[in-house]
Amino acid sequence: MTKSNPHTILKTENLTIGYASKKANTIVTSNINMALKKGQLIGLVGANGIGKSTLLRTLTHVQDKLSGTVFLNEKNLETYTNADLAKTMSLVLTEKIASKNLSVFELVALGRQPYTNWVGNLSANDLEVVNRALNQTNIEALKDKKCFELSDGQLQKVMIARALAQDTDLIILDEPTTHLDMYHKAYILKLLQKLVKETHKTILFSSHEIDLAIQLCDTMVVMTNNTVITDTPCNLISEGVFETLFPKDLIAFDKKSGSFRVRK
Ligand SMILES: Nc1ncnc2c1ncn2[C@@H]1O[C@H](COP(=O)(O)OP(=O)(O)OP(=O)(O)O)[C@@H](O)[C@H]1O
Repeated sequence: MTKSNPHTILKTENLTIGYASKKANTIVTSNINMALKKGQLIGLVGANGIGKSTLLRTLTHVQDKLSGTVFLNEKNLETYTNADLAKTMSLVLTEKIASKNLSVFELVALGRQPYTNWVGNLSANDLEVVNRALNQTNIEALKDKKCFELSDGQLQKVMIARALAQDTDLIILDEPTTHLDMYHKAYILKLLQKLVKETHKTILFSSHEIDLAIQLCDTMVVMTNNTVITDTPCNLISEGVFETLFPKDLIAFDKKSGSFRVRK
């Protein structure tokens, strides 16, 4: 067992992720050992179907692990009550927003659920936190709009604001840049970087925007076939890790620019 470290927010020990069934378990990745530092922007990357969503769902206890242990703030994830977990970690899944009939303000205010009384009344402090989250994500002007009236980029900001209103040490986002144009992909990831600097929270997101993640993240988690490697973008580039992500016939990683180029 590795030593505990107060600067680590999320740690896994011999974690095996996948899908259990009566016949046989489907292992997606086994023996994941990683330790993510507090106060960083962390990007999770890897090819389609490699297991990023499965890993994020397992780290957030939405899905059961097959074996191993996850520690959140040095405490075994399985010992958290739902209420304590909701005050420590928030999860942003943009694809599944069931409540698009709510106004932007109402959706962001849902982030206060772990703290409000059973009728959901917002205290003065709750209101302050919600308004701060609207301000930090630059969506104050949208607060009375219904969520179904929003563009994908605006909706993504609303979901990030909701997670901020939940006021957790760790925010986890599964593919926050999906459906966005190049400008808005950069906008959302820059916003996450700004929030890490301003709030000192830890933000872990999965993305296919490897080039942007290399430019903006403090740490990256790279999933390849059967391994998960965690390091700074700079070290990952010099160790040649990005070259191992995809088949080599179509695209090649260019170390100088830190981006993939189509082969001529
Ligand atoms: N409910 C499920 N039951 C069984 N296998 C599943 C289930 N959901 C996903 N898988 C499998 O788990 C593997 C990892 O899928 P996952 O969605 O985690 O990958 P991903 O890296 O997030 O992919 P993408 O980038 O395409 O979203 C895939 O082989 C997928 O087919």
